[in-house]
Amino acid sequence: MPDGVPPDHRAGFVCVVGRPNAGKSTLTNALVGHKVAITSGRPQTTRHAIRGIVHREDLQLILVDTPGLHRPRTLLGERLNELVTGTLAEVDAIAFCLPADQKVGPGDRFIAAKLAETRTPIVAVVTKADLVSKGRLAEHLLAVSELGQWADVIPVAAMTGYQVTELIDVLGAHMPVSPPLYPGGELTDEPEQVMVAELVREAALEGVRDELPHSLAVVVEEIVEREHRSKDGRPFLDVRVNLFVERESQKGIVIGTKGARLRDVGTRARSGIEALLGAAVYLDLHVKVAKDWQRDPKKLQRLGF
Ligand SMILES: Nc1nc2c(ncn2[C@@H]2O[C@H](COP(=O)(O)OP(=O)(O)OP(=O)(O)O)[C@@H](O)[C@H]2O)c(=O)[nH]1
Repeated sequence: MPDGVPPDHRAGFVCVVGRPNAGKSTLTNALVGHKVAITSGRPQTTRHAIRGIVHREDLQLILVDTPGLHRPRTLLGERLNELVTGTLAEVDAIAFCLPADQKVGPGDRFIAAKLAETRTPIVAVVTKADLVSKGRLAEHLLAVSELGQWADVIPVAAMTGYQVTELIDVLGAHMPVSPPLYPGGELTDEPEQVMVAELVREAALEGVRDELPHSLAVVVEEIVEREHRSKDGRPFLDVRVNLFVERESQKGIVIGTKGARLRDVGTRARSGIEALLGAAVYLDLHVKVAKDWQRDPKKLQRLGF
């Protein structure tokens, strides 16, 4: 383990699934302890959109989303099977959300059947526990238990915080022993970095999605505040971002002729970042080929980056 990381540190990927309205976003926000909300409206751009990262001394949970599973009817069966055998098999645990205030229904059964095809440990999370009586909750827990083979079944209420820490422990137990997969200190309590990365990623993919489907990873290296404010009185931030591609040819696509495209990407991403952070931003973008990757390339490659 690197210096300062406990020897039994665990880290891994958790996919949060469940039918629409099951409480996935609310739960994700509660787990991360911060709103990570700029995620809607860009389905299918990644196999794994990072929704948030739970950082603890001893644990890092990277919460990812599986595009499509929530809207199965819009996908071909084939694509869905690909998702299940591919994506869901690649994460370390799956959190399957089933809302306590609604009976187990066809949507839940559909997802449960798909999940049965993977060997990844599944934690059945009974969400919105605060909305029902103890008796009803017990009934629901029983119905959920009978729905499939779960590693654990746990009721939570993201709105009140009930059992959220316990869920982190339960999921953490399924993570492999590993150092943090994302730069620990830098991202701690700073999902802003995740959001900044998403904004840059979106801008960089615009118009070239077909050429760069899954091969772009964006890492915010640092956000440093300048001593002096901007002319209009806002804080001034230097934001340094690396864009990782897999091949030289893709580097060319991102950068464009004489860097024109990258400048354009920078301009578009910057306005979003300024709005997000409420600051003036100098955005410094660097495009690199993935072999320079600082983190855990094996794992991330497996995850489709
Ligand atoms: N009372 C209560 N309401 C909750 C809880 N979690 C979620 N909700 C509510 O349930 C609704 C759906 O929650 P979301 O987190 O948006 O559900 P989702 O699964 O992300 O929904 P989709 O984006 O449609 O897939 C929202 O109105 C939430 O406020 C909870 O723990 N308690």
